[in-house]
Amino acid sequence: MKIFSAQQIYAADKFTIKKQEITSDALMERAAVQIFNWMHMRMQGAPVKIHLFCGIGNNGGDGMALARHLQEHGYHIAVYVVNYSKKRSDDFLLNLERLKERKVWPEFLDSGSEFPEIGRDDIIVDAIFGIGLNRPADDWVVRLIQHLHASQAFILSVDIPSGLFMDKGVQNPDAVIKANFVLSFQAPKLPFFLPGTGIYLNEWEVLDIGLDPEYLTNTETDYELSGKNEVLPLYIPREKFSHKGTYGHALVVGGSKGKIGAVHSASKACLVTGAGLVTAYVPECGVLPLQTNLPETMVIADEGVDVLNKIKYDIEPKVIAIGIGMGQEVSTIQAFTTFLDENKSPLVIDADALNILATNKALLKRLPKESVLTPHPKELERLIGKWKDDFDKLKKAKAFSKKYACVLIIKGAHSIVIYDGKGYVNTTGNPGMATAGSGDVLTGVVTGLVAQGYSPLKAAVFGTYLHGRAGDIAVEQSGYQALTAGDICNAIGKAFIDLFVIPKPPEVQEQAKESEQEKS
Ligand SMILES: NC(=O)C1=CN([C@@H]2O[C@H](COP(=O)(O)OP(=O)(O)OC[C@H]3O[C@@H](n4cnc5c(N)ncnc54)[C@H](O)[C@@H]3O)[C@@H](O)[C@H]2O)[C@@H](O)CC1
Ligand SMILES: Nc1ncnc2c1ncn2[C@@H]1O[C@H](COP(=O)(O)OP(=O)(O)O)[C@@H](O)[C@H]1O
Ligand SMILES: [K+]
Repeated sequence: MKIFSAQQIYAADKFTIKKQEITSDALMERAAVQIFNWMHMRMQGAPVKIHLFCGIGNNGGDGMALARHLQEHGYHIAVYVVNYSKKRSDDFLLNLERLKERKVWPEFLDSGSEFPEIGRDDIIVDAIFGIGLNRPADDWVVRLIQHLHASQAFILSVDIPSGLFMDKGVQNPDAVIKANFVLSFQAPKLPFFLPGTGIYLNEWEVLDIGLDPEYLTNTETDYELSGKNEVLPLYIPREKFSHKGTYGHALVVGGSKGKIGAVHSASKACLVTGAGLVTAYVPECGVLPLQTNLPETMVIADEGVDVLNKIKYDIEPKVIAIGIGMGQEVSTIQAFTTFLDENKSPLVIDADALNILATNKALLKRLPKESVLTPHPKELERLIGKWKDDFDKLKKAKAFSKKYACVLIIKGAHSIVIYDGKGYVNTTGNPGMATAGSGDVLTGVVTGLVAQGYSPLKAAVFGTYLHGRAGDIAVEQSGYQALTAGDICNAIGKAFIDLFVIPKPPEVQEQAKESEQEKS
């Protein structure tokens, strides 16, 4: 699914209005009807008080139009105009008039107003600012936002939580609505997925307001969401007459005394992702544990007993993962430097190898093109420097990926794969995965995919999806706290199988849940 910028959404509006020969007000009406239907289906006429806070732009216009539909269906509403500017949009004014014609008189709020009382069990519709926010909200609007939060009522935001910018981070956390739910038009917005801005919403859903499909299909976006629909076409089926040679030999280089488990996790993940052969390259101390615990993996011992000293082997791997649990001893840094000089295989680079690269930036030029780098935020900062906010981080990450022609996987709650100026935002995963070794599993998964012939970019996008999906499947058994990297690894097979499961319609899922409950 594409993630459009604010400018692209405005352009899509224009294009749609022209092509479908409709007015902008008709488009606003569609948006409002969609929100109304969503609410009406859930509320079924419940006599809950709904407070609609509407700005004076088109987001506010949506709120006004929604208020009209709610009123027509007998809902108990109170409408407020958050009167932060004299520059009211035409469609806002039109919908304000329509409301007045129905004898609904909104209360106008400004800097001198006393704010309305809101009950804890009431519902707030937040239509104050939409994607048009272009400067921080005035102090009194910030106070209003705080007032809304203090009520503890459920907040439903229209399009985007008010106060979030489409292309900038949050400067004043008090100036942003914390939405329980966001109904966003046509496509989700980038700030929903970034750690500094995604915290302002719990859940989101997209409402199709019928923007022109031609425009949406033909417009290239800087970001895309990677869900099942997007990764399924990447899947390479296994052939009947294939053999282990078909699926590539992966080499996993890393480990040091006390950190051999990292190589174990990555090698196992590589195997269960489908690599034909996996060899682990570790210091001598790692040979016995690996041979004992992971007999399917071959092991080559470095001349170093506790740390890597040489990185010499006589196989020709299709892909090499390097860095996990490797440490940064002087001899290891030297071995890694020499390795980069001599290596011809595609690389997946993680952990200590990333840290060595960050402190010896000249080495970055020696990476083969399309190397995959898998930094967590701290490792990323060492590579690209400090950032002002998430958007600045993405800009710097794109520049870095371009400069070194590498694929970056920025790990986190929504890992983002960066390559060739584009970002692919992952949709799977859960907070249970914030646990030791889960990154090692990701490295193994991506490496296993490259071994089988996936391009590095596809391996990064597909691998990140599979890894998160495996975490989601495993967490159902373990719960967040008890989830381990091993559990994620063990669920990778199920994550593959799940790719081909067609989701049951919600009512069938509900019935299945009920019959489960009856059984227990
Ligand atoms: N294709 C779509 O997605 C559609 C979007 N619509 C709505 O239109 C919204 C965008 O509307 P607008 O462009 O009118 O903008 P907003 O309603 O988001 O912003 C309000 C206006 O106030 C001004 N402003 C921005 N920040 C301010 C601040 N801090 N203090 C005072 N004034 C400020 C801006 O100039 C802007 O025009 C969307 O979020 C959505 O709700 C719908 O009405 C129709 C279709
Ligand atoms: N809150 C979260 N939601 C989803 N995925 C997460 C979350 N926290 C961590 N992860 C995932 O878990 C992995 C953690 O990697 P990393 O920090 O390198 O761990 P380690 O070094 O212990 O292996 C990444 O793939 C990341 O995307
Ligand atoms: K809003």
